[in-house]
Amino acid sequence: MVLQLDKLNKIFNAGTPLENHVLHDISLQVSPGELVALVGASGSGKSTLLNVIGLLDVSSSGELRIQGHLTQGMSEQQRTQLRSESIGFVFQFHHLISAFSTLDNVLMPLMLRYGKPSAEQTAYGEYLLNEVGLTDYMRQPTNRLSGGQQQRVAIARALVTRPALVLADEPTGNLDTQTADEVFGLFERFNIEHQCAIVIVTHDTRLSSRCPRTIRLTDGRIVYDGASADSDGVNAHL
Ligand SMILES: Nc1ncnc2c1ncn2[C@@H]1O[C@H](COP(=O)(O)OP(=O)(O)OP(=O)(O)O)[C@@H](O)[C@H]1O
Repeated sequence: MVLQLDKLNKIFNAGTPLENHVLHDISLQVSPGELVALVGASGSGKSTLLNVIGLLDVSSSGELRIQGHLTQGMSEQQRTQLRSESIGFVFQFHHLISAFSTLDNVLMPLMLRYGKPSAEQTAYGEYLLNEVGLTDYMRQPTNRLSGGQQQRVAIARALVTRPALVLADEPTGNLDTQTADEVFGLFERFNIEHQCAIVIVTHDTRLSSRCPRTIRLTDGRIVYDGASADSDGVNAHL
């Protein structure tokens, strides 16, 4: 199992007048190679859940295992190591470093972990940029790229460490429909070719229905976990 959550809760500002119980007894499992859409109304807790799963935030109670490793009780250093070994992130705003070349942005997670990337690692970064159709832009700074191209760089960057799990928070949120389709197609392709599990937060029902599995949150609770819409797009939960 790549991901196992058991009765996970998240309470912001616990014990204060601003207490906000955002995630309620979340239990779920994700197997290697699954493509899962995480959906729900604004404020339902999707980003909070993704941040906890991605070890960017801590839960208040319950258990979270990543590739079998129980994360509760880990030191910050252990969490950072597990995160950099196992998880790739793609956000709506891609957080690229505009002064760096496209290739150096892709190699950044490796540089942060190992220092100067090896020839093999650099070749893999180049391969990924080729896969997302950006071979010609490898040596150019990323601020010359369009929004869709920058999101492709972010996808290549998320995959460069060969993570078992990719977490994507509204990765197509700021893209036009056609570009969003293309970027989503890359997730589908990498999911099949690299067998990485992907959890993708999206408001776009066209895209969530292309994921085999949908998890829906309402007010911080899982209210649906199962097959996404059928080919007719007819499904009660959507
Ligand atoms: N750092 C924080 N401190 C206190 N409350 C927070 C914090 N972060 C999020 N929340 C609250 O948690 C709830 C869920 O927010 P979250 O961003 O996870 O929802 P979401 O489903 O991702 O929404 P959206 O689709 O709009 O991004 C909201 O009530 C929000 O105000």
